[in-house]
Amino acid sequence: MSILSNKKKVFHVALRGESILTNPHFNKGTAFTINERKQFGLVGRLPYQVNTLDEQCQRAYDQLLSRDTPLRKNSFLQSLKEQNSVLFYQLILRHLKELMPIVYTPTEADAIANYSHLFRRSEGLYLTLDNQDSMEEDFLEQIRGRDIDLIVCSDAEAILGIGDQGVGISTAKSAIYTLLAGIDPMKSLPVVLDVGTDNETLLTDLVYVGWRHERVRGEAYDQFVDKFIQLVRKHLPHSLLHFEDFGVTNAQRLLELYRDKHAVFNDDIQGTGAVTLAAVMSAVGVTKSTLAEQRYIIYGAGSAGLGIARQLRDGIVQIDGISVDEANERFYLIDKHGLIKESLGDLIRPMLREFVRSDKEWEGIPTNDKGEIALLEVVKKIRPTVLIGSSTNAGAFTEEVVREMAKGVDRPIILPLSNPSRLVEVDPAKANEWTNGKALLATGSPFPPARMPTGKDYIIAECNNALIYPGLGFGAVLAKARSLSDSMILAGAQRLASLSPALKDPDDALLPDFSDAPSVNFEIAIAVAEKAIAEGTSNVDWGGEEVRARGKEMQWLPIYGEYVYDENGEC
Ligand SMILES: NC(=O)c1ccc[n+]([C@@H]2O[C@H](COP(=O)([O-])OP(=O)(O)OC[C@H]3O[C@@H](n4cnc5c(N)ncnc54)[C@H](O)[C@@H]3O)[C@@H](O)[C@H]2O)c1
Ligand SMILES: O=C(O)C[C@H](O)C(=O)O
Ligand SMILES: [Mn+2]
Repeated sequence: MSILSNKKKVFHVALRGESILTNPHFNKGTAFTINERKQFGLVGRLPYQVNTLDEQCQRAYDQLLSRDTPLRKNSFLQSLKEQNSVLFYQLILRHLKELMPIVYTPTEADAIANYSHLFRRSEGLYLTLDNQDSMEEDFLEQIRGRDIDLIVCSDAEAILGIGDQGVGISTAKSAIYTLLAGIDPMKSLPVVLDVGTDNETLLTDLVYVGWRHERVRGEAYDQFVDKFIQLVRKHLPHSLLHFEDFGVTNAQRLLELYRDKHAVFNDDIQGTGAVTLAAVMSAVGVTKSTLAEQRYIIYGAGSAGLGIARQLRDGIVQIDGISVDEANERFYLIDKHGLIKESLGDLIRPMLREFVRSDKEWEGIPTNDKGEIALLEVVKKIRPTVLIGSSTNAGAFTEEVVREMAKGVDRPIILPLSNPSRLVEVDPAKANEWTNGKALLATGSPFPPARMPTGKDYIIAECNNALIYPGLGFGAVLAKARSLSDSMILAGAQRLASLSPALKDPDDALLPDFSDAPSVNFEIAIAVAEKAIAEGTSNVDWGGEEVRARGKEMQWLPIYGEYVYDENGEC
């Protein structure tokens, strides 16, 4: 158990003086007690007053408020994390709703785009293709003495909707695991897989910190990623490996390649699919219909779009008991080349095969000069009840599209999920206005409530995978699961849907509020661990009531323990 766990009251620490003050996992700053100051050689290194964590939070919060832009606030918090991780997590938890958009979407997108300019201190493991000869040594050096449960890795090719960023994202996603699920920060490892970048702005930026090289693809890329995954399997066989923001040509492929070999999870595919299923379950609860009764348009058929289509389809099959083929019939996927239909031929990625529409069905429908069928035409013909955006194409759900959709259904379910906020397919306030308050809405990034014709506010649920992935991962780690199976993910999504405010009040949000994200993710984790135990993929010899108690016990919370100097202790 790590030094930071509040479950252990007294910690034996081997660090002294400067080295304890400069280690964010051990540092307490002015909260070191008089007794600790004497033992650790800190009396002369700290000002006289001993502060409580409350007082430290107040001071840090005041300092934060003096930063005038979200990006400056993000930088401040990043520095705080590098100084004192208990204080960092405690401060954010106290102001979760206010600070999530600073450490996560949308501000995180700006922080990543400016990574090299804002860079102060390294964090996690940087594996660069150019240095792959020493990969095992570098890997072992970084995890030395640590019992890692969770690894978050990214090659940064498709960061949110802002594309190829060279380095960045794993640390932000990893911090959310700690914040919202209680994964011990000492037990998680953010990894950058730097295979170069095709982003010209970065390549010509003098202060770019990544590998200045075109993005390596093909066999060399596969070998590099494989080398990393084999190291994870060899040295951390019981860990969960989370993939984030890989490009569309690699995301699904890597997931398929490794899912039988290690506990792997792709957040953009599976996490997004799961949170979206929960939102749609909640919406069909409001309209008193079923998942199977809907007609779905998924606009943007990349990693997220495919994950959403598959998860919704699997949800229909499991929950409503119809066949896979019948369920597939309910989906219309649209990508850069318009509706995904047979005649697109090689332009259709193999993974999308099961959702391809026949040309015959679309005979006589207007196309552009390339024979492509646009969103509006699809809306007119199929009269969708659910419209989901995962395209990065800001504003694609135009007034005409939304009004057309509203002609065919009383309560249109519209989920523009692209991040960050500026890439949203439709501003939810506009969708609300154009449908006279009838639309059931959720977005990927936070948006303010929309004013209903009645004068009441309609809360826009945040349908972001962070509402579910920390719980999915924590549940898998808790149950020591050999894999994060589809049924475990479905169990998590169903638990999330059951917590939806709209279940109790149809005018309320489709998903729980992010201020409740820690308790919501805990419930998801319990459902996931219970499922793993029930289906025999777990490696624990307990179950039933004990799952919840074990979950509580495993959770790391940002509270200081008492330190005793011990030269054989932890460091
Ligand atoms: N809310 C969430 O939890 C969540 C989760 C994952 C991704 N996302 C967001 O979804 C978006 C896509 O992410 P991704 O990982 O799937 O990226 P991706 O690159 O894998 O997919 C984007 C897809 O959109 C298509 N596209 C681009 N322009 C289009 C257009 N004009 N019309 C139709 N399709 C178009 C692309 O061809 C591609 O297939 C991003 O903005 C991302 O932030 C949100
Ligand atoms: O990072 C997020 O906010 C969600 C998602 O994983 C994304 O790629 O947009
Ligand atoms: Mn992502």
